Amino acid sequence: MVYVLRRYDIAAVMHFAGYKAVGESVANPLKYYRNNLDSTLGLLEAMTTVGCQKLVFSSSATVYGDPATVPITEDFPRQHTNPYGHTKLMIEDMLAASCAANPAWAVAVLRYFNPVGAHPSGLIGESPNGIPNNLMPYITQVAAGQRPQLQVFGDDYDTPDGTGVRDYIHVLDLAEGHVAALNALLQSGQSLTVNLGSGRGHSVLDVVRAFELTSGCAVPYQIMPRRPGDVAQCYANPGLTYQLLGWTAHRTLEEMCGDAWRWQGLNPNGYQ
Ligand SMILES: O=c1ccn([C@@H]2O[C@H](COP(=O)(O)OP(=O)(O)O[C@H]3O[C@H](CO)[C@@H](O)[C@H](O)[C@H]3O)[C@@H](O)[C@H]2O)c(=O)[nH]1
Repeated sequence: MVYVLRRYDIAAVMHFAGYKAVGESVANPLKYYRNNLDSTLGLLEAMTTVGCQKLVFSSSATVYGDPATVPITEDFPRQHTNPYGHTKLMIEDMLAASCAANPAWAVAVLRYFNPVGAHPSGLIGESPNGIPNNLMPYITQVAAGQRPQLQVFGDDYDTPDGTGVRDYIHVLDLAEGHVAALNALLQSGQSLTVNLGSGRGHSVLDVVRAFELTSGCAVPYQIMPRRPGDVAQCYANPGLTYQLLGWTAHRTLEEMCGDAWRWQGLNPNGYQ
């Protein structure tokens, strides 16, 4: 890594790499601590060696744990409910300590809410290994006939229709948030921590309906018990992000569904 940073005179790094499946992290915590923490330490040490001190980090709304209220602002207390979330929280702390120790460091911590969708070309998308953990790829596989039905995890939450509410954000909006954060780091040299969410909450059944309307395909589903570790509601207040970066998510849930469906249709087996 030191070689690459020096060879190409890298001015800033975007650090996306990490394991991200909540359930797997509960079953195999050491795998998560080893991979997510070690890789970040290695990167930070290499950056320190070459004097590269600007970093954009993929954090997650999971650092808010089960929020007392919604929408969530960046000053909400942080907590973790699983080892995956713990690694994100620990990395945020490592980065804060590095910035405190050396003011030349500038870090943008981006707390993602629920990224979904695909590139509108249908050429770049999500390719889960095995059974998808997340809602959108599961829905597209049901609509494509690869799985018999969606399992909806709980309809007895304290939400408008009883199903879990999340802040879905199109991956292209997310990508644009990174560009805005990088430009801010390069221009101001100031660290920042912001939410990357749309500020809108959608229930599981909202997503199913939007997908059916957009794709014209039925998504049969069955109500199941709650999934352990899930929270009722999680959506962002993106006000600070707009204030600091001039960024806001503008793509609709229908665009997220349409682009996910195009990707699925053109790549029924993902990247395999
Ligand atoms: O087959 C499924 C999958 C999901 N859900 C529900 O759909 C919603 C969204 O679930 P999912 O897509 O798995 O996302 P989250 O559990 O909200 O987790 C995502 O968002 C977190 C931050 O909030 C990140 O930390 C995680 O990495 C990321 O997977 C939740 O209410 C789930 O209960 C179902 O009902 N059936």
